[in-house]
Amino acid sequence: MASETDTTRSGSTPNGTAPDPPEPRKVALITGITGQDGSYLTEFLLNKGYDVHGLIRRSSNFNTQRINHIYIDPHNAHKARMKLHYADLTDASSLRRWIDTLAPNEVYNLAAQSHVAVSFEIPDYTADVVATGALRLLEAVRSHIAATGRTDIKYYQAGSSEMFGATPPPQSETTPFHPRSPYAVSKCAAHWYTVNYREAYGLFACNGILFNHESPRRGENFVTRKITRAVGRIKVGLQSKLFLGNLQASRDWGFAGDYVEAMWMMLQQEKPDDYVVATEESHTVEEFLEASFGYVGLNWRDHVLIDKRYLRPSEVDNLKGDATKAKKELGWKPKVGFQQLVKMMVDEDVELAKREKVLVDAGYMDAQQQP
Ligand SMILES: C[C@H]1O[C@H](OP(=O)(O)OP(=O)(O)OC[C@H]2O[C@@H](n3cnc4c(=O)[nH]c(N)nc43)[C@H](O)[C@@H]2O)[C@@H](O)[C@@H](O)C1=O
Repeated sequence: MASETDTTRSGSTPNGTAPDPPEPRKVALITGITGQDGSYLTEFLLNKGYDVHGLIRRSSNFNTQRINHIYIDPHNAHKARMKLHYADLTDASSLRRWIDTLAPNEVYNLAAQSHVAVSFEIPDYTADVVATGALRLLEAVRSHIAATGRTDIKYYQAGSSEMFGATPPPQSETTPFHPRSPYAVSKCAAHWYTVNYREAYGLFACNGILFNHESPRRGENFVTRKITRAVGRIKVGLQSKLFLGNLQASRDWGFAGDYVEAMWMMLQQEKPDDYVVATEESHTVEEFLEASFGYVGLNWRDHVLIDKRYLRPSEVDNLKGDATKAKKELGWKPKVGFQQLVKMMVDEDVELAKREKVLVDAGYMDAQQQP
């Protein structure tokens, strides 16, 4: 087996010529690295040979669970290719400092207050992080370019199908936005800031308009994960009821692991542009319930109760993307379909519930009604 020094040894090749110097590794900077998409994107970019830097917010609790399995102590300088730094989208000086210090080739702005219902409770904060935060990061990139003259830096903005809101499906890049929440309005602002920086300053900046994308790493208060967590816990006897809001809302649900590839593909194009990323299939929350409870032999009607507190002041009824442009220009297509996604999430959450049950039975944990 080759030792570490073998791979870094310099010298001549068997035919006596000097070897080409190794290509410097590309550097990516990710905001929102601790989130679902941040964790999948980090794995993807590390596999592609990038050095990955993530900006994390200070919190009294550690919030790095989704990337702990990738983390290597930075004292192990040869092996640690993901590094974390404190910064915040509400702190422009921290953004500029890390862009200057790290000189990334690709900047992925994935950070957000991303919960639509919560954005009605904290609209001001949501706008500050989602809309003005994107502006601060774009401005940090622009001023860094102005100061250094660099031309090799690209920006990705995480847009959302929520921007289409009340506009009926199918939704494509040319569909008018009609946002229905403070979150969605803020995402529209971030979208247009990105377009404006592209047009005004020639920045290589792309908007990925991603439809809902889920995984076993999805936050537990988004509807798909809330359901699959409940399925697992009901199956092992830790929970009996699940309280939900509007079951008739329809979403185009894909797998987050597939969608991060599309983000990267956008930044590898000749010209910056905006792309819809979607499966082009839409299912209601009720259909998700049927599929996930049915998969483990349960009837959702025996367990689900409607709680009005989960209804939103204004709802987005129907999202179904038209991803023709991404398929044609990026060569992207989703690999995981709806049924496979449901099974993947339920399988993981049944296993998680079994582990929880061991702790509950041993008296180390309370069987809470619902996560
Ligand atoms: C693309 C977009 O995707 C996500 O936004 P979302 O579509 O609002 O996702 P969700 O899982 O919170 O809701 C989906 C639907 O499910 C309905 N629903 C019913 N009952 C419950 C319920 O109990 N909880 C929740 N959360 N939703 C419920 C709810 O009313 C809505 O119609 C975010 O990632 C966002 O950041 C983003 O950009």
